Amino acid sequence: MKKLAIMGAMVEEIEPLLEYFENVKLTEYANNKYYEVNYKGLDIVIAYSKIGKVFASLTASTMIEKFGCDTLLFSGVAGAINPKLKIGDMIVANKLCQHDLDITAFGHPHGYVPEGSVFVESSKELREVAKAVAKEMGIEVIEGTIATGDQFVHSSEKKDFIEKTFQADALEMEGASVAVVCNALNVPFFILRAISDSADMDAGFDFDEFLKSSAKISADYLIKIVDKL
Ligand SMILES: CCCCCCN(CO)Cc1c[nH]c2c(N)ncnc12
Repeated sequence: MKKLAIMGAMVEEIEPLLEYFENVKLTEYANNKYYEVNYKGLDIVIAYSKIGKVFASLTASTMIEKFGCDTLLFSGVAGAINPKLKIGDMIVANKLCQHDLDITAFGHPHGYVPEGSVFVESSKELREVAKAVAKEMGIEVIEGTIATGDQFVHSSEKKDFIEKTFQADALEMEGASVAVVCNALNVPFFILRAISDSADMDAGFDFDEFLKSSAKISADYLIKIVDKL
């Protein structure tokens, strides 16, 4: 690995990560801030994209194409679909889809466009490292499907649609676009999310209450994975 990208969507998702680093160099580029650091001999670029698939695609592409990252880890929070996932629990994505991508009018399945695919798989190798770290730390991390869309989901109807259509375990607003970018550019990627809410009518309140603590849970585990790379 030449250079590692560590990405979040919100400043609150990368703040707990930046706390681990010193002598950080800031570069402003394409309406975004990129933090560069050398951590235990490893060159790392850290950034938060801003919310949603478009910003996440721009930042992931920039970290790879402009900053030369050849591995990308994402740390953040998500809404739970799988009832096993409680607030503060973590999910590692083995595959991701776009729940709001819809040309079903032409007989295509939800989440599909021609020459694309409904699901994109993350790096098995990175997931194996994460599993080993979880074992060492004595923590339980669920592996599952993450559905991404450009909406904050706060209704059982929407949540149920996503569950029924994609058998997703959690949902958020950036992961699948990071997956498409990394897959296209042949960069192994890993998406880690800690649960902040249950994507139901209470999601807005729970998100506000648990964003910081869940973002820290994800960050603290991610750093242990970085130490193992
Ligand atoms: C100011 C409000 C910013 C919301 C950003 C939420 N992120 C998006 O990645 C994760 C997330 C946590 N819970 C969610 C939910 N219920 N629906 C969509 N996304 C999420």
